[in-house]
Amino acid sequence: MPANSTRCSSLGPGRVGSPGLMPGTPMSRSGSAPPSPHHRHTSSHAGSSHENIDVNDNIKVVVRVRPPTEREVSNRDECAVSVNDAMHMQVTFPTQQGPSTRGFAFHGCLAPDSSQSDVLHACGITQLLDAALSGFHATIFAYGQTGSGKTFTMSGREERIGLENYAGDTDDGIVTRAALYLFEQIQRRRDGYTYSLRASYCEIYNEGLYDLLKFTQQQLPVRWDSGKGFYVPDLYVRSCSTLNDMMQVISRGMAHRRMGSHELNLESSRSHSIMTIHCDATPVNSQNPEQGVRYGKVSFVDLAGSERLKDTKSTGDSALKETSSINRSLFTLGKVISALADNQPGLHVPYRDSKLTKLLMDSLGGSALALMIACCSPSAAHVEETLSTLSYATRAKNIRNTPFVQMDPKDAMIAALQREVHLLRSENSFLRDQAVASALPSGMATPMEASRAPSLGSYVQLDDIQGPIGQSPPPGISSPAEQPERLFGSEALQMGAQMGMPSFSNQPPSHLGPSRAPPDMEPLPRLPGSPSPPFFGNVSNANAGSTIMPVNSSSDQMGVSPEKLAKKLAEAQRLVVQFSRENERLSSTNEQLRHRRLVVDNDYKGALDEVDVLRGRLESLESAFLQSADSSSILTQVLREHEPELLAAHLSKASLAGVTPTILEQQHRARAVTFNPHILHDGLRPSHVSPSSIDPSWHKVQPVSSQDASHHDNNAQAMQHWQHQQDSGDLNDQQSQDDIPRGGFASQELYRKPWRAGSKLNEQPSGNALEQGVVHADPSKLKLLLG
Ligand SMILES: Nc1ncnc2c1ncn2[C@@H]1O[C@H](COP(=O)(O)OP(=O)(O)OP(=O)(O)O)[C@@H](O)[C@H]1O
Repeated sequence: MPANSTRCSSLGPGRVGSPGLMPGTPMSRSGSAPPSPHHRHTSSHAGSSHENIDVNDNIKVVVRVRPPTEREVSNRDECAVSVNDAMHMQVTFPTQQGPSTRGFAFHGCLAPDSSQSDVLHACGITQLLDAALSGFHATIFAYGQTGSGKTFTMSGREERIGLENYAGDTDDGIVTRAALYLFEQIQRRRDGYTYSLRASYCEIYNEGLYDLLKFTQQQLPVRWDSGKGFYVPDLYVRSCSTLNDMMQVISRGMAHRRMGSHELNLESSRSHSIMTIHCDATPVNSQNPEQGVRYGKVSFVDLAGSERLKDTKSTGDSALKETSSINRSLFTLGKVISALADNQPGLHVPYRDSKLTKLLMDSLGGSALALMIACCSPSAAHVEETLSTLSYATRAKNIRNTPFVQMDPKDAMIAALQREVHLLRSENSFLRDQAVASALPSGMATPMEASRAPSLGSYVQLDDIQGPIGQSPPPGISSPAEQPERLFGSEALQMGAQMGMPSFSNQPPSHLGPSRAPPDMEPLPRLPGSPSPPFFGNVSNANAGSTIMPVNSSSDQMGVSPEKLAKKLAEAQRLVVQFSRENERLSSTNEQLRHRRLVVDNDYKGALDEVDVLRGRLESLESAFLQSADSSSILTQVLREHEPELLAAHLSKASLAGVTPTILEQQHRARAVTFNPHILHDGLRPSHVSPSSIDPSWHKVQPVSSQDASHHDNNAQAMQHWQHQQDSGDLNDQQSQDDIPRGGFASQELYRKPWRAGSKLNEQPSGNALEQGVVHADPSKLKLLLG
C-alpha cells in the first residue's frame, strides 16, 4: 500500500448509497445485516407494474460492495472502495505516482452494510418480477471476482435453504425473495389471467451444461430455434403450484451445484448457474383477440467468479481446468459485452463462442429486461479485480435491449392474425359506410345509422335496381384515391405497415382478375356494430344477389328522382365491391407474406441445425485428433510432408531447450495468452492505471504499450476472424491449415503464423503462465509428438 494511506476502524453507517467504508481504512466486520421483514415486501412494491419499462431499455447495472471477510480483517487489508451515494462510488488504487482515485456512476450502488432486502428494492427487482408476470423475459445476473458476494446476493446462505423446516431468514437472497413475491402477486392479481409458475435449474461446468434438478452426469445440448433463440430442449422444468414446490427446486438446485474451496472463498461456485422461473399467464376469457397466453420468465444467473491461480492458490488438474474454463467463458462474455457496448452496426457479436453467452443472448442485446449486479470486495488487496469488474459494469450500461411481451409463437401468430382481421373488418365497415354515405343524398341515413333505426325505411334489393353503373365517382363522391388517409386512417395505415401489408392502392388489382374471393378464403365474419347481413351480406361477390340497401320510400318527396337515387346506389355498390376486393387482396397478400416468412424461417432453422451438427462433428474430430496425436505419429508424418520447416524448427527448439514440446502443452500456452482475464480487461482499464504499477506480474503476459496492445488486438481479432470463417464455412482446407484451428492448434507456431513478426506476444509465454490461469494438460497424459 502507498505510504500515505490511512486506516479506519469500522463500517460506516449507511446502507444503500451510504458511504460505508472509507478508502484507506482498515476493515472490520460489523454484525449481520439489519433485520429485514423476512420474505415480505412493502406494499409500494407489491403494486408496481411494468408500465415504467422502456421498450428500448439499457441493461441496468447495480454495484454491491460486500463487507470485509474475516480474513481481510485479520490481514488488516486497507479499504479501497467507498460508496458516495445511491448512484456513485469511488475506488482508490496505487500507482507509481502514489494513490489515485477513480469515480464510477451506476443505476445503483450498495454499500457494504446494505441488507438483502435493500438489494431487492435498490435493484428494482420487484419491477422485473412484475414484468415477467406480464409476459416479459427478465434476467438478473451477478458478476464479479471470486468471493465478491455473488452467491450471497443471489441465494443468501445456501447451506440454510436446504434445511428441513427452513422458514427463511434475513440473509435470504434474491431468488427466494423473488419466489415468494411471485406467489404473492399471482394470488393478488385480478387482471383476467390465471398464472402458473414452472422452474428449472441448470449449471454450466467446464463448458458442459447439466440439469441440477435431475442431477445426472449427462451433458445437455444447447439448440437454436428461430422463435426461441438458444434453448436447452431436454432441461427438466418443474411445475410449482406452491411456494413449497419452488423452495424444493431452489434447495435441490443449490445442493447439486459444484462448489470448491480455495484461498479466497471456502465455498466457491465452480460453475455458472441459471435458475429460471417461467410465469405462464393464460387469459380467462380467450375471446378477446388482443389476449393470448403470455410466456414471461425471470432467470437468476450466478456466474462463477473470475480468478487468478496465484490468488486462489488452487492446484490439481481439475481445479486448473475449472479455472481455465471459468475464465474462458467469462472472456467470451467480456467480448460479447464489449461488442454490444460498442454498438457498431454490423459488428459480429460472438454469442456462439460459449454456452454461457448462447444462453444469455436474449438478455444481452436481446428482448429481455436485464439487471447486472456487479459484486466487489472492499479490500485494497483485490483492487485490480474490482477495477476490472467496475470497468465491465460500466461497459454493460451501454448495452441496449428491446424488451417485448413474449407469447407462444402460435399464439402470437394467432393474435397478429386476429388483429389483422380486426383491422380489415373495421376498415371494411368504414369503407362501406363511407361509400354509402357519399352515394346517398344529404340528409339520408347511412346504412350504419339505418341499421340502428330500421323503422326509417323499407328495403329494396340492389339487384333489382337497373341503370348504368358510372365508371367515375359521381359529383359529390370524392375519389378514394384523393383521401387514403380518410379511408384507412393513419393509424390503420401504420398498423398495416407494421403487419407487412403493402400500401393501399385504389386501383383494382389487375392480377386478381374478376372480383372473387380466393377459394380458400373465408368470408369476413361480421364485426359487432358493422352493417349486418340484412344490409350488405357478403359483398365480396357483387353477384351474390342478396345485397339489400335501405331506401326511404318517400325519396321523391326529398326532391331526388328514383332514377338518380338508383344510379347513386349502384355507384355506392360499385365502390363497396371495389373496396371489398381491395380488402381481399390485402388479406391474400398477407397470407402469401406469412407463408413466405414461414418458408424462410424453416430454411434458416435447417441451416442453423446443420451448422450445429457440423460444429459438433468438428469438435469431436478435433478432440479425437489431439488424443490420437499421443499414440500415433500421423500428425508427425503430416507435418514432415507438408511443413518440414516447421517440424525442423520444433525439433531444434526442443533439443535446445532440452525438452520435447508437446502439442497439448503448446496449445495450452497459446491459449493462456488469449484467455488471460487480465488481457481481456486491458481495453477497459482506465488509461492512467499502469498495469505494471499495480501488479508487476502483469507485464509478463499483458501488453504494456499501445503497440503491444494492438498486437494483442490483432491476435484476438485474427482468432475471432478465424472462428467466424470457421463458423460460416468460409475456410478451404489449405486456409484451415494456415490459419488458427480453434481448440486444435497443431502447434504454437501455426497459431501465431499470421502475426508472427516482431510481437512480444510471439515470445514463449513466461513461466508465470501457470499462475495466470493457464491449464497444462496432465503431464502423465502428454505423450511426445515429435520424438
Ligand atoms: N453482503 C454480504 N454480507 C455478508 N456476508 C457476505 C456478503 N457478501 C458475501 N458475503 C460472504 O462472503 C463470502 C463470499 O461470498 P460468496 O460465496 O457469495 O462469493 P461469490 O462471489 O459467489 O464467490 P465465487 O465466485 O467463488 O462463488 C461468503 O462467506 C459470504 O457469506
